Amino acid sequence: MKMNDTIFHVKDLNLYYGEKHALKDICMDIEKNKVTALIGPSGCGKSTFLRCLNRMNDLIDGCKIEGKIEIDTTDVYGDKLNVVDLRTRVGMVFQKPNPFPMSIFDNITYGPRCQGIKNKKVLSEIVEQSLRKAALWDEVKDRLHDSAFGLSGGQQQRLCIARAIAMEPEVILMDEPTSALDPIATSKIEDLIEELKKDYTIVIVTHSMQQASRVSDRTAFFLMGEVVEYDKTSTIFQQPKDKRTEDYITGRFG
Ligand SMILES: Nc1ncnc2c1ncn2[C@@H]1O[C@H](COP(=O)(O)OP(=O)(O)OP(=O)(O)O)[C@@H](O)[C@H]1O
Repeated sequence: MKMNDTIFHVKDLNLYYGEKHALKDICMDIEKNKVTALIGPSGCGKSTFLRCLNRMNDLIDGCKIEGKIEIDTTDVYGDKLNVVDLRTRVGMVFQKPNPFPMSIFDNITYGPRCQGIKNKKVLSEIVEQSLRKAALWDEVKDRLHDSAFGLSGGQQQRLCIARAIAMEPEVILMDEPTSALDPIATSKIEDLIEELKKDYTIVIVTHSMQQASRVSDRTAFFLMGEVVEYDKTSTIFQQPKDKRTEDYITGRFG
């Protein structure tokens, strides 16, 4: 049965890249306004699963998907779904900060402008609100029209988060968002995630178990395309039920 506070309902999801069976019978409900971490050794399917949630795998040749994913009651892979609308509802932040080659201001207004918003005052408000939510406003408010490439890596990543926020998404997917950052920038992003979950649902792929235990409410442990265990983060790290989860979190493999 579905919980009321579920945003994604995933049932019997299988994904193939050609012959490669990359996701196997995944069933998972993702809770609204919570942080869900996906952990597991390299190549186990974490990013593949994350990309299923906003149909980023559609762009990959030879990728076949079976099963069902619903966002609220909408079938993510149904005929009626508009992929552009889906990606507005479900934003994404990547491993390496990827600001556009333009000013800080234009990075943030790019999406809203594409949606037809032209009013300068409205765009300025979107910029300020998004940057404030991404905890970047104070650092950049005097240089909004400078190139985004002049920012540090950590600031660039927060800009990418602000750019995602500007689209007013419900969900933000994060694929190893701090793996290219130093510990201080990482800790700022982790604080930000804590703050953002008041307004958004966050699903984060991370290689750092410390990070998963610090930021997430629920954790899914992936192994060779399967979800071995999915539970409250404290349970996964303190009382895992499956021996393979225990072996992984205690560093015996991966
Ligand atoms: N575009 C693709 N074409 C073919 N195989 C792919 C493609 N993308 C991923 N795979 C394969 O699917 C499996 C899962 O990959 P995925 O990137 O989802 O794993 P991951 O757990 O996110 O790994 P990592 O932690 O190293 O990023 C791997 O075996 C990978 O080689």
